[in-house]
Amino acid sequence: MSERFDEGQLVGVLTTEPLGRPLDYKAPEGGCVTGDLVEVPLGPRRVLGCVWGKGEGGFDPARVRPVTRVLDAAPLRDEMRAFLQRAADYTLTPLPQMLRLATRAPDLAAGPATRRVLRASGREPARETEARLRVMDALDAWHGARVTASELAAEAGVSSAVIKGLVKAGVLIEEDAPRDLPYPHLNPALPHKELSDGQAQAAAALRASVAGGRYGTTLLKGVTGSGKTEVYLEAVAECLRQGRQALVLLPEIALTAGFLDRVQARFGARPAEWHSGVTSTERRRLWRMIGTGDAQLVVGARSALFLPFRELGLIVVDEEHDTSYKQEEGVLYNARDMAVLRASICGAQVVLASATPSLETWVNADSGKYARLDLTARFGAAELPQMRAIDMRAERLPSNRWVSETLAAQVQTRIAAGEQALLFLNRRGYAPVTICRACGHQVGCSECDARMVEHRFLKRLICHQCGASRPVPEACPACSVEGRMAAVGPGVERLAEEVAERFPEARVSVLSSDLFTTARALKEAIETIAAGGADIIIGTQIVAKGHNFPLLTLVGVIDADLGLQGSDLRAAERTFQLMRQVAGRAGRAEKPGTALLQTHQPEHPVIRAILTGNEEDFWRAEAAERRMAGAPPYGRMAGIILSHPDVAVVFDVAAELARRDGPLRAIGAQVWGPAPAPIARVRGRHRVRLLVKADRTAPLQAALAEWAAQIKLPTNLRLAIDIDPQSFL
Ligand SMILES: Nc1ncnc2c1ncn2[C@@H]1O[C@H](COP(=O)(O)OP(=O)(O)OP(=O)(O)O)[C@@H](O)[C@H]1O
Ligand SMILES: [Zn+2]
Repeated sequence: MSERFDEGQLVGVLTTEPLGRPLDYKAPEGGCVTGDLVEVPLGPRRVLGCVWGKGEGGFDPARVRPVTRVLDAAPLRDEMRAFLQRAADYTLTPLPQMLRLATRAPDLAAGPATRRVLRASGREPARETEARLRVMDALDAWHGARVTASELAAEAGVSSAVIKGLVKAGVLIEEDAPRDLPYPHLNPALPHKELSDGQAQAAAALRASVAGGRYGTTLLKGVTGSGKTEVYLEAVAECLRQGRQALVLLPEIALTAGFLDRVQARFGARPAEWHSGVTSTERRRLWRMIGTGDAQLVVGARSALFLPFRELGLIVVDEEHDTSYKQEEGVLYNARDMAVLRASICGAQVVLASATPSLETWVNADSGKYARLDLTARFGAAELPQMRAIDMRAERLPSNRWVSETLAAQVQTRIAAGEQALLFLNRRGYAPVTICRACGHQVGCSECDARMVEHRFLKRLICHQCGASRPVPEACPACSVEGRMAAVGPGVERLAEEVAERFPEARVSVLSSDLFTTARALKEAIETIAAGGADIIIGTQIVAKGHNFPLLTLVGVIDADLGLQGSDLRAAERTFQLMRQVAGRAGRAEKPGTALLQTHQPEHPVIRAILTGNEEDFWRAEAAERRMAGAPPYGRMAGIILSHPDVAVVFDVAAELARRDGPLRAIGAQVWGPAPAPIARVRGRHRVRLLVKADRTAPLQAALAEWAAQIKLPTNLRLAIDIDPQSFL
């Protein structure tokens, strides 16, 4: 309950400093209420905090300091504070760290009501240098959003002199603008696209759920290209009609551009955006407008879940199966699960959209915990691609070639017809291994237990764990013999080389996250491809996610077996999702598409499931296996990773933890390990894993907390607890 505190009354203020619990302060002049964001003195500093409730008392009142001031921002609401508390408990994260996630906007305490911003005057630069063109491009990309000179310079990668020059030349106009303007109004009454019958039914069901005004989660399962976006936009429309706010989470920034256009077409204006590609001015504006209700719809990355919405009515998690929803550093949380938690606290609806849902979600829908809506056909005339295996045991490939004759012939046919082909290989760089032909040495990272990957565009070897890089050596680092270093295995860059040789006339575009320094560059590459600017696209998993390439009619998977190796609990599920998603890029417009999977084991059950498309059978079988093994979602797991520069220290601590498993045994949980992590050393730190398994209903978090608290950790030993781990590296 929101409570008022008059000047001088004791309040408990939670700060973002690592202190654990709220500290006592006196309410400032004018008083304050629970949820108020405040500035408080802490030692010699002033820090950001949030009024969490009554003070604890028990201190000498004369020594309790007053709150410095209440910030001019909407207080964090009860449901938001409850969400932070529950999320902290669930992920075993200290509450201050959660508050930091929720206040991650610059300058919250700051002030001037206006600031100097720039806009284009419409006049073209008289002298067009490359730097000036970059500035104009950057301005265009923001669609008229206001930017400061320093933001513009940083985004365009130019010096402030270039900006000043453009102001002087009258190309840019400087003006004072109020900070934090509300966002343009989105109008749900504008007409929507004409929906197919299936879409209309699903949209009606979602509208009814949103209109109900209570919590509920729905799996919107629609085959690739079925038009899930148009359907959930109708849920957004209903939410806006109710005067509540909506949040749409996307797994990849490169997808936002297309989505923003669709929002504009549907509601007449663009929504607010929240992700790493947004300027800090915009972040601050968005954070504040969310709190006052002046932003109706936010499109964002997973961290948008921690924005202080005033009246959240709907959360859409698009491509809900995507692994990027799991934050793997800092606070370890799964945005899909936290979305459900948040919605259940504030009485909002959740829509989980995917063509290939996660097994967890599928099971929740199967058991009736979530509602489920299905779109079984592609929109309009488009048909689902045909899928076939290419049996690599029957293909003759010279060494250092990866495109079979069968696949190459198909590619040839497509480009001759003016269509596009996509070759998918989930490996960045040129070659995964560099080996010395004289002594057999494989070049590894000096700080990590990982091979270095050759990146030929950059002319360097790079460690994918820590990012360390060095030139490709002439002589072997082990035996010093010169000229015998050789690349082994394919990465997308090497595949591009092969393709360029085989199809010298074709325009080839390589899409791999490391080849693009900015989100905008990637976005542009994607738009160019969609417009027909390439014949052959070579890509890693970033091409699998939700893109629309109308001319694309052939998808060739270079190595469908790649993800099936290894013992990961989710290997089958992940391979199934990835293959079906990447295949789903083909034939999305009038011309039908085909997906060809190069595999050495065409009779493998997962490969067969991918090809036959019997999705329900696949999930049912997968679910049965997990149930037998007591694995998630039928059992619960927590991964514990300990790391330290000294291998003996980290093993000792891990062994002691494993021995003192009383608190875990008390809830019927088991500890497995310690064992070296699959990547046993990263950045010079040795890594050891423990795995805890428990029944679905066991109070796992409390037991884990008690268990870990038994041991005093040596300095510099890091212990991370990952509830519901997704990756086992
Ligand atoms: N009702 C409609 N009217 C006109 N065009 C539509 C309609 N529904 C979908 N489309 C078009 O069909 C294509 C596929 O739609 P959308 O991107 O929403 O599919 P999806 O289900 O999200 O697919 P994926 O899972 O592969 O990302 C888009 O180009 C979209 O504009
Ligand atoms: Zn490294």
